[in-house]
Amino acid sequence: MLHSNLLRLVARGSSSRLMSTATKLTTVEVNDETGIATLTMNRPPVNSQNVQLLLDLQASISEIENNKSRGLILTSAHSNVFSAGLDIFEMYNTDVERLRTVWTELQNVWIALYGTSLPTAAAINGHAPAGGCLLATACEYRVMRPNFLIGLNEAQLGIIAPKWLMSGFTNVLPKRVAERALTQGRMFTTQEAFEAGLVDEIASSKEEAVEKCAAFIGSFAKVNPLARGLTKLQFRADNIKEFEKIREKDVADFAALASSPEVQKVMGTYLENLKNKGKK
Ligand SMILES: CCCCCCCCCC/C=C/CC(=O)SCCNC(=O)CCNC(=O)[C@H](O)C(C)(C)COP(=O)(O)OP(=O)(O)OC[C@H]1O[C@@H](n2cnc3c(N)ncnc32)[C@H](O)[C@@H]1OP(=O)(O)O
Repeated sequence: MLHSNLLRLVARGSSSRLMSTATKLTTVEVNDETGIATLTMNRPPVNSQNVQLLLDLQASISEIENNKSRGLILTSAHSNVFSAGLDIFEMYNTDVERLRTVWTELQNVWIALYGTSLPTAAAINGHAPAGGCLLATACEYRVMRPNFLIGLNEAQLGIIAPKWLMSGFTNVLPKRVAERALTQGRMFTTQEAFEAGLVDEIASSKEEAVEKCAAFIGSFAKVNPLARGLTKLQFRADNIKEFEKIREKDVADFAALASSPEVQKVMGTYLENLKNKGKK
């Protein structure tokens, strides 16, 4: 009988294996020919990041690190959203302990993805605001489908994102462009993101995006994996050290901010607008 721990199932024909995980909101599929793992977020309708999705992402990243995959491609099971960022419903009208958990698990996913020595790429097959952009920019390479939006919109929401949350973004954009985009809370269209360097390639379908991500990961085939991984981590070491220094305080700051009546009010209005948008 199939149990959820670590059975490997033949998924589609013989060329890829669905790695069973103890999780439900993510799946991991390893391509037998390339050895590259595709990690798919599957929390309908928009992959909003609740604690369970954040935990499942961490479990899947660990699984991919442990199963000797050659690289990781992050994508979404949905047709028009990569991830809508943090689940605002989970942060609204809740207790401080829950807010601490949400933020701790967001930190944990970010550091797992940003700090892995594996080659990583995001096949961005839909919108990627806020926490969606965070995950995409934690990866080393991004391929995006046309006519979607990506960016860190926190300033638009009246919220200041901490430095670690911006660091993937500031890694890939020139400082001046990043500063302007972050202070404006700018959402880039796919084409604008490509022109600015926020995404590396545009692909007309999810399949093409995954192929392009696989080609990026394949470009390291002749590079010693240990040398590659350590070189990557040297580039990221300063951001990681800074983050480790403040991570506890950052959780406390977030919980205090997000539980404040002012921010709770903003969230309430924002959620109302999101719900009403669906009725129009
Ligand atoms: C707003 C205040 C937040 C305060 C936070 C406190 C401090 C935070 C510090 C900084 C860190 C921030 C990290 C974050 O990630 S915050 C989250 C920001 N995310 C967004 O602003 C995205 C909001 N969503 C959208 O823009 C759009 O939904 C979309 C992703 C572009 C998709 O558009 P589409 O037209 O396809 O879909 P709908 O808008 O109709 O949505 C479908 C249903 O999904 C629900 N939904 C959407 N986004 C979220 C979300 N982030 N959390 C929970 N639920 C979400 C939406 O309500 C619809 O539900 P319904 O079908 O039941 O009506």
